[in-house]
Parts: sequence; structure tokens; C-alpha cells
Amino acid sequence: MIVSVKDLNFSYRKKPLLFDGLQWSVPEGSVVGLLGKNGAGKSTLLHLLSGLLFPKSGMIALGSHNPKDRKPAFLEDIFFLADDIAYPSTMSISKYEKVMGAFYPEFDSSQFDQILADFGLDKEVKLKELSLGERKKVFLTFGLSTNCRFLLFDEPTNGLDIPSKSVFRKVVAGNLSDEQTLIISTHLVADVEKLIDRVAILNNGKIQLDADVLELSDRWVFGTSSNRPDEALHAEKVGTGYQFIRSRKVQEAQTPVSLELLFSAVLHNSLNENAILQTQNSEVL
Ligand SMILES: Nc1ncnc2c1ncn2[C@@H]1O[C@H](COP(=O)(O)OP(=O)(O)OP(=O)(O)O)[C@@H](O)[C@H]1O
Repeated sequence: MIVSVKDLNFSYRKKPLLFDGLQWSVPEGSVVGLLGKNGAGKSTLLHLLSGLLFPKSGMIALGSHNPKDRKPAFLEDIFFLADDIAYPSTMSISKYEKVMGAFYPEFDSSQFDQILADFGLDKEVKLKELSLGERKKVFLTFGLSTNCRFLLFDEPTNGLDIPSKSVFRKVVAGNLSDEQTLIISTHLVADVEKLIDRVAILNNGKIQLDADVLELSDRWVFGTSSNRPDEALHAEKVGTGYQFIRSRKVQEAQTPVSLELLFSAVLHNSLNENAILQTQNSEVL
């Protein structure tokens, strides 16, 4: 496993434990959607993975790196797109690329130009002259062009307009190699549904569900019907019918995973990985 978190305990000063024995591992080359309610600790976990916060106890490894050491070899290999990235406001995009790109040995300037063009941004504009969403696009472009092995994006589509969200999906899908691992924390599940191959749900200080998206659609049907299917693992009333998750029958067509429904199933019913691998009945009305 390229990312490995064992027995992680963490609390902010004078606050109760936010993570209590958190375990998580991520296979190399994954694109993971990290979901959780407000305040679940998604940003905190990303800060711990990037070594900007230190665990109280437990172990975090990204490849052979211990993030809290913040060794140069690690810093060259990780890019963290924080929610509130600090930036030199008077720099132009092209200056920013030159100055900051120098810290990343695999930085690819032509890739930067291409992604920036995909987003429709002009390189000579100053960072302070950009809107919030436009700046986000610059940092996304920069992050992908670093070609770091570890990419952590915190709410990357927050502030992007509707057309830019589809550009986001296209540039992310088109600019990752098999050796790169991307963790995306988000509430905007529709923005990442087609992009991710794993989903991790953070709840009550633990990763409550960590699953391969293909495996989920292999095992479960995510559907809608006028009646609640008897064998549903989880069902929610919507309008006049139900949204449900039920086990998939042999030779039945696969359905796309609904992250929203999966998230709701995990949160409402405290389903963990073991529970979701066995059929259980639950209902939210
Ligand atoms: N610097 C800090 N000092 C003290 N408490 C903090 C600090 N940063 C975050 N917290 C608290 O830790 C908890 C987790 O916050 P965090 O930002 O990691 O959650 P999140 O899942 O990213 O939330 P959101 O989805 O709202 O962005 C919250 O209760 C928050 O108030």
C-alpha cells in the first residue's frame, strides 16, 4: 500500500480526539474520493498526510516517507491543494510557474501550458487579478504539472463554474500516470463520481468505509423504484418512490455507484466495510 495509516490518534489542542485509532490504506495509482460530513476531519487528515500536522500517536507512511519529517525528497513528491492556498499575489501565473515549479523535479512546463489552455486562462495575468475559481484552476494546473507521486486535493471543485467542472474531470483523468495517487476530499460528489476508483468515508474519527468503486458496482445495484425493494440494504424515500441499494443478482446489469446514497447509507446506519459486504436492511424515511 502506498499510503498507510495505522492507529492514528489526533486532536487539536485542548480538544477531544478527532481521530481515534484511524486505520486506512490506499493502493498505488488510486484516485480516491474522501467523503465526510462537515467537521469530520477530511482537511485535518490531508494536513496530517502532508506533514503539516503531526499525529498524537500512530503511524503515517506515504511510500517510504514519514510525512512529519518533511524531508526534501518527500516535499518534491507531494502536492497538497489546500482549501486556502497562500499565494504571492503580485506574481503573474507564468512567474508563479517558474518560481514554484523549480521545487518539483518532474514539473512539466508544456503540460502546465496545455492544462492552463484547457481552462482558458492567460498566463500573463497576475494572481491577485483572478477570481477565486480562476485561481483554483491555476493551482490545479500547477498541481497536476508537478507530476508528484502524491496529490492531495481539498475541495478542488469548490468555486469552479459548471463548464469548468467538466474540464476539471477531463484534465485530471488525462494527466495522471499509474504511479500517481490522488486523494480528493469533497462534498461535491457529482464532480468526482466518474473520476474516482475508490471511496473512503470518514465518520466519527474513523474511516468507516473504504471500498473499490468497481467492486461496489459489482456487488450492489444503486437504483430507484416506486416501492421499497424487500431485499434493500438501504432505501430512502424520494418524491413518490425510493432510492435504494440492494445486492446485485448474477448476470444483472451493473449500475453506477451513487456516492450520495452510499454516503447516506453509511452515515445513517453506521455501516462499516464488513456490514456493507453482508446484506443488511435499513431504511430512512
Ligand atoms: N486549527 C484548528 N484548531 C482547532 N480545531 C480545529 C482546527 N481546524 C479544524 N478544527 C476542528 O477539527 C474538526 C475537523 O475539521 P476539518 O476542517 O478537518 O473537517 P472537514 O471534514 O474538512 O470539514 P469541512 O467539510 O467542513 O471542510 C472540526 O471540528 C474543526 O472545528
